[in-house]
Amino acid sequence: MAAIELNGLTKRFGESVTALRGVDLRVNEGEVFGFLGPNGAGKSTTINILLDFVRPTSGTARVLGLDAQHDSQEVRRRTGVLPEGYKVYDRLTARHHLEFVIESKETNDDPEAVLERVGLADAIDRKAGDFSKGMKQRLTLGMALVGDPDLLILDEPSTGLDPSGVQDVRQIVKEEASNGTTVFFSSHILSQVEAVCDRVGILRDGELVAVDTVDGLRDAAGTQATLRVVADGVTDGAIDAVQSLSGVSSVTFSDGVLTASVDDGAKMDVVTTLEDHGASVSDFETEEASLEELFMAYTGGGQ
Ligand SMILES: Nc1ncnc2c1ncn2[C@@H]1O[C@H](COP(=O)(O)OP(=O)(O)OP(=O)(O)O)[C@@H](O)[C@H]1O
Repeated sequence: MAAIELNGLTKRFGESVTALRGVDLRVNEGEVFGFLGPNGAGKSTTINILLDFVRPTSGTARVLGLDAQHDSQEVRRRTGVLPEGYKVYDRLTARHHLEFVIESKETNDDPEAVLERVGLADAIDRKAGDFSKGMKQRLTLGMALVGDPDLLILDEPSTGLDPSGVQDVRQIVKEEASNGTTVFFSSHILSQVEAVCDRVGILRDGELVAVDTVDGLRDAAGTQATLRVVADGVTDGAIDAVQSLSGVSSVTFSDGVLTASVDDGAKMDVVTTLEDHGASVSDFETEEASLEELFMAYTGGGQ
C-alpha cells in the first residue's frame, strides 16, 4: 500500500490561478520523501488536500489507503501534521497544547517526554504566546509527534529554527523513519532534504517535474561533478591536454590544484592525462552536484 497516492490532482483557485496541474505521485510506506519547489509551486496546496483543508478541482488523493476527502477524520487521526504558519494559542502553555492533541487523538503520550524530544521541556509550563518563533515551531513539531503517527506531514519544519533546531528536526525525522513512519515534508533547506530523504519530488508551477533519489536526479539532469586534483609539475601542455578530454570542461589551475567540471566517466582520464604529461598527482577528490544545483537545473532558479 502507498502511504500517499495522488492521481491527476488538479486545483484551481478562481478563474486565474491553477495551483496544481494533474499531479501523479506515489509515496511508499516508510519512505522519507522531500517535496520541493519554488515559492508558489503548489506544495502547501498539495499538503492541504491530503488533510482535506482544501478540496481538489479534479483528481484523487489517497492517504494511508484512505480517501483524503471521505475519510479525512481517520486520516487526521493517524497523521501528525506540522502545518505552514500554525498559530499557537497565546494563553495556553506548551503542556496544554500537547494535552489538547493527546486528548483529541485519544493517546497516552507524556507531554514532558514529547517536549524533551523537541528541546522544549524546560518551557513546558510557559505560555506559548511568550515563545520565540523557533520555540513555537518546536512546539508545533512536538504536537505533530503525538500518538506515534503512521504518517508525518511537515510543511517547512525548519522555519524559524536555529542550526541546532534544524539538526533536531533531522534527528527526529530519522528516528520516526526508523520506527516505520512515512515522512512527507517540504523544505527549502536542501542540504537537510539531501541528508534525510530517500526520494524527492520537485514541483514547478503546479507540475511534478521530477521524482527520484538525489542520485537519480543527478544522473537524469546530467550535471557534472567538480574534480580537484593536487599535483606538482603541471605544465601548460598538461592543462591543454586535460581541457581537450571529452566530458571535461571549465579547467582551471592555481596554487598546485587543478579544478575541472567532469562527467562521471571522465574523472580518471583527467588524473592519468596529468600523469602522462609528467605531473605528479598527490591527491584528488570529487564533489557531486548538490541538491541545490539540481533544484536550479530542474526549476530554472528560485526556492
Ligand atoms: N486560498 C487560496 N486562494 C487563492 N490562491 C491560492 C490559495 N492558496 C494558494 N493559492 C495559490 O496557489 C499557488 C500555490 O500556492 P502554495 O501555497 O501551494 O505554494 P507553495 O509551493 O507552498 O509555496 P511556498 O514555498 O511559498 O510556501 C500560488 O499561486 C498561490 O497564490
